[in-house]
Amino acid sequence: MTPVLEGRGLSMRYGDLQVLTGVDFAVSEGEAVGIVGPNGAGKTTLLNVLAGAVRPSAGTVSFGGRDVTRTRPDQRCRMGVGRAFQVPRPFGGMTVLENVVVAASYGAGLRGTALYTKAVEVLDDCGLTELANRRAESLGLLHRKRLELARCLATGPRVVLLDEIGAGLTDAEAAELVAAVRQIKVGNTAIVWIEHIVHVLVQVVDRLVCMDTGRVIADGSPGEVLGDAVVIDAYLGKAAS
Ligand SMILES: Nc1ncnc2c1ncn2[C@@H]1O[C@H](COP(=O)(O)OP(=O)(O)OP(=O)(O)O)[C@@H](O)[C@H]1O
Repeated sequence: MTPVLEGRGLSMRYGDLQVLTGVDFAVSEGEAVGIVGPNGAGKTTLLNVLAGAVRPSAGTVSFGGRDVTRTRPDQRCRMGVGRAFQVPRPFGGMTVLENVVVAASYGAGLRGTALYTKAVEVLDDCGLTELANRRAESLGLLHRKRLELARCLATGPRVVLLDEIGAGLTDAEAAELVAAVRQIKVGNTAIVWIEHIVHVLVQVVDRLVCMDTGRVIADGSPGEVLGDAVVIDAYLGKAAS
């Protein structure tokens, strides 16, 4: 399969700190890939590089076969790279609907009826229809996370980059989030999802990548990766202890 989003030989350093070292990463259309690893492994930095928020010290990023290494994050968003952040920061003073409309307008370039049709569809997919007229800042954590996902989807992405969108949710809330993310797959959109709640992640992903100290240490089916002795030693053992 041709990758929709691909990073090759990605390295990143902050001063003396080497955060990524020669990382190769790819996701194909309709594929869902989970990224796990201990704190500080470089997972969010990899997402930042893929989204264009930071430029790698070395390596290239391509989207749809086109080199986007020097393309700004807002341009990548309009090309089809959507992102949901770990800490949702919706526009305060705006309703849930207005937040999604802004994303569909600026991210997907939609106008008029198409704009509102898209916004209504995304609110429905994310279970937010009944909260459409609520002020974004009044939402609880689960609904903020859903709104973050909705804003990402409203940009019409071919790939979505999700950073710990399950963090802080109860098991029941996480199950609802899983249903919303599964919905994304139905549309053939590629998914890259960083998540520490592994049992939630494996309900959605086809493939799992484990990172440690800025490198990919395992890449394969969830069963293979979770049973890998190196992964257990670097991540799962520590998480369990
Ligand atoms: N802007 C920055 N300046 C300096 N160091 C940074 C910066 N961003 C990240 N780092 C460092 O890079 C390393 C990797 O951070 P990153 O957030 O990518 O890890 P992570 O795997 O996502 O961790 P977590 O699971 O805790 O979110 C950490 O040591 C972090 O402190």
